[in-house]
Amino acid sequence: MAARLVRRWCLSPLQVVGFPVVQLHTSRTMRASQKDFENAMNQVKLLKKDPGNEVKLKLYALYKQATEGPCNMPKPGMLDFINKAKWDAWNAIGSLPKETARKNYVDLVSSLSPSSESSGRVDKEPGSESVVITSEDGITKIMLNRPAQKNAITIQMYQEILSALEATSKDDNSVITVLTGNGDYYSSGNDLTNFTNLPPGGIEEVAKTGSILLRDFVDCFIDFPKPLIAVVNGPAVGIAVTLLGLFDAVYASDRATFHTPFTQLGQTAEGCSSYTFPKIMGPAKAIEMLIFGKKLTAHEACAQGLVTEVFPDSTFQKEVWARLKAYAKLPPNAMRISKELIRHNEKEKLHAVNAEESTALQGRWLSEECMNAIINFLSRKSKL
Ligand SMILES: CCCCCC/C=C/C(=O)SCCNC(=O)CCNC(=O)[C@H](O)C(C)(C)COP(=O)(O)OP(=O)(O)OC[C@H]1O[C@@H](n2cnc3c(N)ncnc32)[C@H](O)[C@@H]1OP(=O)(O)O
Repeated sequence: MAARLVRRWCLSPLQVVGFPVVQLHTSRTMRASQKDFENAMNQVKLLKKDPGNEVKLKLYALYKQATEGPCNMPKPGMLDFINKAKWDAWNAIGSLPKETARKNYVDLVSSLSPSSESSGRVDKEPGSESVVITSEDGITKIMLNRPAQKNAITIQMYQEILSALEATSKDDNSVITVLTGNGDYYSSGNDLTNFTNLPPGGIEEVAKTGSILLRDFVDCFIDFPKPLIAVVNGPAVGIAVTLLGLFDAVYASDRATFHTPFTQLGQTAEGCSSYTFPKIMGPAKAIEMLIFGKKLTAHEACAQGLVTEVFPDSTFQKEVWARLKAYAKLPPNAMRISKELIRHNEKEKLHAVNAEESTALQGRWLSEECMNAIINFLSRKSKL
């Protein structure tokens, strides 16, 4: 869904709002600035990198102001996420004159032109896949690979991780499985645009299919039969944090932080954390995290029992992978049977908790609290 949203935004603002290009050739007296404006619109189509939702909303708003003047359209409904964010951006411009809007549009596009793009950050390093799966020395590594989006997890990525876990659980050559992130983040959790591209069944359908996918995804972690290790290379948010309660070891860089801002997002705990977190750290600390959204440092998370060990960032990768390579040489069947002994008494409970949490979230995703939070994130009115 996120990819579809990006593709949609990558269209020129004209295409986004369905305007034919010829509509711009309206006045011979405005030809010079009109020409710049048209060139700028063509430049937008040639941008190599997605400039991000904030910039795209600005471009959209300036385009509308330049061509139609102040926003006097009726405000879209709460459920119409994308059009509401666009309407908000256009409306925020107020009564800016058309010519100023046109100039601002041209200036903004020129600041995004290929020469300024080349000085920007690199998006993806090892491959173009959003989830990269590799196997070496008995270790299956599942790496989240959307560094420019802080490894936010799209619907497709949930499915890919799930398939990778299913495959590796049956692969005799795979002894331990590792989840990690590429870039400065481990993961910023659920991609908040997962809920914005509405199918014919509307937000209710999104909530229903999301809830089923969430339940299947988390079930797969509950049932995973071999040692499962999280290599938390940087900050973790939302579901990337809650799932850690289902891992067998969690190694964290001292740069990592652990943040579950569910209430701020109008959402509720998932990943079985409503059960595992109070068990791991006691109800008082779990409530601070899961209800009040308190962010923990790596050392705090380690003191609370959520993290196994913290390493200095400078030696993190070297130390952790050396240790994992040694672990992967241990007798695999002994590790698998020990894991079964340690975990099997809890499995039924965990599946029941997962079902409850997924149902609760289905309701939350339809709530005004949650919709407002997502709209705020998309229009960048607020940051966590
Ligand atoms: C099947 C469905 C299962 C659902 C399970 C339920 C799961 C729930 C959760 O996981 S709740 C947690 C959701 N995550 C968040 O709320 C985090 C949102 N992101 C942020 O707050 C910030 O981006 C940040 C603190 C992670 C990083 O801030 P900063 O360093 O300032 O970077 P940017 O904000 O500029 O981010 C760069 C770039 O990445 C995009 N991005 C980051 N996180 C997400 C995200 N979770 N969803 C979508 N997009 C994200 C951000 O928009 C920027 O993109 P841009 O450059 O603007 O295109």
